[in-house]
Amino acid sequence: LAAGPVEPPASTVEGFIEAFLRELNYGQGVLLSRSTINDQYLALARTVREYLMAGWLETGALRREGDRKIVGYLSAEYLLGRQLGNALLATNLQDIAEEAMRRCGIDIAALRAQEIEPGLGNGGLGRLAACFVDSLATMDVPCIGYGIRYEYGIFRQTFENGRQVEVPDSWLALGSPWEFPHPERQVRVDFGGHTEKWTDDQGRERTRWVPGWNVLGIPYHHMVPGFRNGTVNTLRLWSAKATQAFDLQIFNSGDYATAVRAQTFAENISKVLYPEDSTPQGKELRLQQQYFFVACSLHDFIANTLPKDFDLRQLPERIIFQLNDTHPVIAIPELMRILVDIKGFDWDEAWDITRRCFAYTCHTLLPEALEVWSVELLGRLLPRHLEIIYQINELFLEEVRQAFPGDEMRARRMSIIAEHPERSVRMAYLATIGSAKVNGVAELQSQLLRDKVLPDFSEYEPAKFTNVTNGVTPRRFIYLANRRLSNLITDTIGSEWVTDLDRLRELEPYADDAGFRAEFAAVKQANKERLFRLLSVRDGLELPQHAMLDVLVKRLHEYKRQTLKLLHIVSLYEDVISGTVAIDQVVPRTFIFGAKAAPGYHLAKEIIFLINSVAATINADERVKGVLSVAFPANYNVTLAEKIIPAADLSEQISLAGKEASGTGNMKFALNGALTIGTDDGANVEIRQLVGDDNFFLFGMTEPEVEALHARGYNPAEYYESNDKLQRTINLIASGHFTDGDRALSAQVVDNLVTQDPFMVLADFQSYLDAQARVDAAYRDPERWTRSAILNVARSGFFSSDRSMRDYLDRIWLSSPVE
Ligand SMILES: CCc1ccc([C@H](C)CC(=O)N[C@@H]2O[C@H](CO)[C@@H](O)[C@H](O)[C@H]2O)cc1
Repeated sequence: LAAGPVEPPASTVEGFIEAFLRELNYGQGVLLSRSTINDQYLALARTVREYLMAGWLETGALRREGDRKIVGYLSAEYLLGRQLGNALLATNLQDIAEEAMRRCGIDIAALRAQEIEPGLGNGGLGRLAACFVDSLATMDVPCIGYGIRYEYGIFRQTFENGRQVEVPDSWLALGSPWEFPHPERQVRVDFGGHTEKWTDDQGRERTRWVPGWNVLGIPYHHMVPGFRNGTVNTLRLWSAKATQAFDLQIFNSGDYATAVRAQTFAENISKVLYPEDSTPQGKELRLQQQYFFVACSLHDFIANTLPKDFDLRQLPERIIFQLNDTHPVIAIPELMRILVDIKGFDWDEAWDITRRCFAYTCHTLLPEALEVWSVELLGRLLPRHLEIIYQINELFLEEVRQAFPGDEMRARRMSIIAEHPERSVRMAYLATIGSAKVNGVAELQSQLLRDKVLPDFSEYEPAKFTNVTNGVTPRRFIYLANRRLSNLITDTIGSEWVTDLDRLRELEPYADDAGFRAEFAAVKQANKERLFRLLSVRDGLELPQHAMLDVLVKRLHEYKRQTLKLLHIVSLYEDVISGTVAIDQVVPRTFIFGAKAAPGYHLAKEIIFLINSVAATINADERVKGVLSVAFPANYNVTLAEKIIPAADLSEQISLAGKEASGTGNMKFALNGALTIGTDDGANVEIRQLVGDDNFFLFGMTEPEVEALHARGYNPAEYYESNDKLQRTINLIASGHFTDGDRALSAQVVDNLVTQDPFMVLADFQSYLDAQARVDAAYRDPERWTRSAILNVARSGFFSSDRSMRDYLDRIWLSSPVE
């Protein structure tokens, strides 16, 4: 029998139909005539898998034989989006599949709509991980993504009377054809218990962990197809199950619940994604989740990916584990435990290996988002790891004391162990000390990391700190989401841009071509109409065909300042109903919001309610009908983003300067021909530098100005009292005008704004309004607007996640695994 995979089905309509019907009849076990949409979707998914399988098997074989350095991407979140469309794209089978389904009497669009996206992430961090693994496969870089196979992903958001209601996300309910379980590769993961000393046969005093309980980790493999290059990398997601699923004795004694308790207890570990995306709750289960997937991943890599007799001293030449924020950082003491306790390395040798195997990416600037675990909890759940962290800390502080003799305050500041408010482990410090490189995700944030978040560490090891500005995959966010624009670009400059996004530069001259501008504007209008059709069916929203689409879609968080957008909308509305501005003087705008709030984030949920209340009032007000509309489709996710972003005219990136680490939505909008109104925050700075000041609506304080205002004491009431327009706007909200006259229903948000306003919404209000007036002026000149939109596309090639990967290879992963 040949070693290689058997022949994949023929890349012809006939070949595809044959493979599909075999999957339907023999895989799904139904006849076409009696098959349901779900049967057809599952059979179609499995058919496309077959075309990818050969590449997957070959890529795996190549990786095993070769000695190329592998990137191990450790992330607690992957926001993958729907897989079918991306797989058809990567295999270049879209047209063949569409025709094959048509001949079977099936509308492939209905099957695409059947897929439930795996929502295994909260927002930016999770989606970035998905873009990164896509790029590494397309660039043929050996990469294994490691994560958690949550049974329930990010909650489904529904609105009841304008209020967010969370519904469990049972994404696996109708089957999941894109994953391959490998129970034979299960890993035992230990927890609890205690440690004890013992002397080994070389007379060395050693430590061993005597765990209290354990669970099994089952890997589920996902294909990560490169774009038409035959490469298919692997995403390995771990699912927890009980070591002893079922206690027969207890069962026979009739205590059924106890009999299966172990099972439920174990399964809880990978049951559900924590829906917080900035304020850790410090829950024990969350730490269990983090250690669970890290322990499975390290064990599996050493046991199954490395050659049997691999010399672990060479580990840093074979793998670099990228830590996607602090969530997988327990991997550092876990590798030390494996090398010292199990493999018998002495501490210094083990530490030298470990700190060259890890690199840490920090995705936040919010102090409250930096994870700390109490020594009490860590010591109880992972007693050996706490000991190892203490030892790492002690040796590190010794180095610091030598470098800065007598500066005990510095040593105390740099200690991994915080004494207040309770003894706890600062995971960002452990990550920094145990990594070869630390990077931020945009120039500004990386600088603030050095200057404000980790200054002592930056001063102590400046070379360790670098920046890699985020990026997004052009395959999903242009080619897949915006076929019309893709075709226009390819017809104009060829198709290389898909894997070489800098080629978009060649579009620049066409900004001055009226014909091209007309085609470009027609693409935008068609994408708008596609969105309107969807929102009409999906959310019962009827939106005017010809208005500027002003879009703000991202997680709901005060620092992202959805309330500032709300004040703008109300100020425009107030202009009209107060007779200050004639309705025909108002540039027609449709405001689109998309945002989930962490279930425990009360004020965020109040802001969602207020946005929905303002939307209902304005949409029902004849005085502004067809001119001002507000839409807030529920359950914003990757699939909805793929429909909203190509339709947008104006991209709202209005966070308080110094708060948004990077943003990636901002990049997706610019690449899809929307103009940005934004502050100099995160990657907005780099977008503005590349697209040019004329093609970006900048407003608001800079980060240093925010710091200065903060330092001298910010009193929002001053701005309220001194700005008549702001006052009228806030008073209208406070009056209950949008909440059936019930002032209490808007009071929390209003009071917070006028009394605390921690993210200085009122301070940036006037500058924002002035910028929006500039937007109106620009939009009144469609040729100027379209020209600017084309320049945004042409000059945003830098924001490809392929470029980000090249930077990681050059600056962090060093000896690039690509020969
Ligand atoms: C609950 C603990 C927690 C804390 C932080 C986080 C993430 C780091 C939050 C996050 O998604 N950050 C976003 O990361 C994106 C990718 O780098 C950036 O573009 C966004 O600016 C940043 O907010 C998740 C969960």
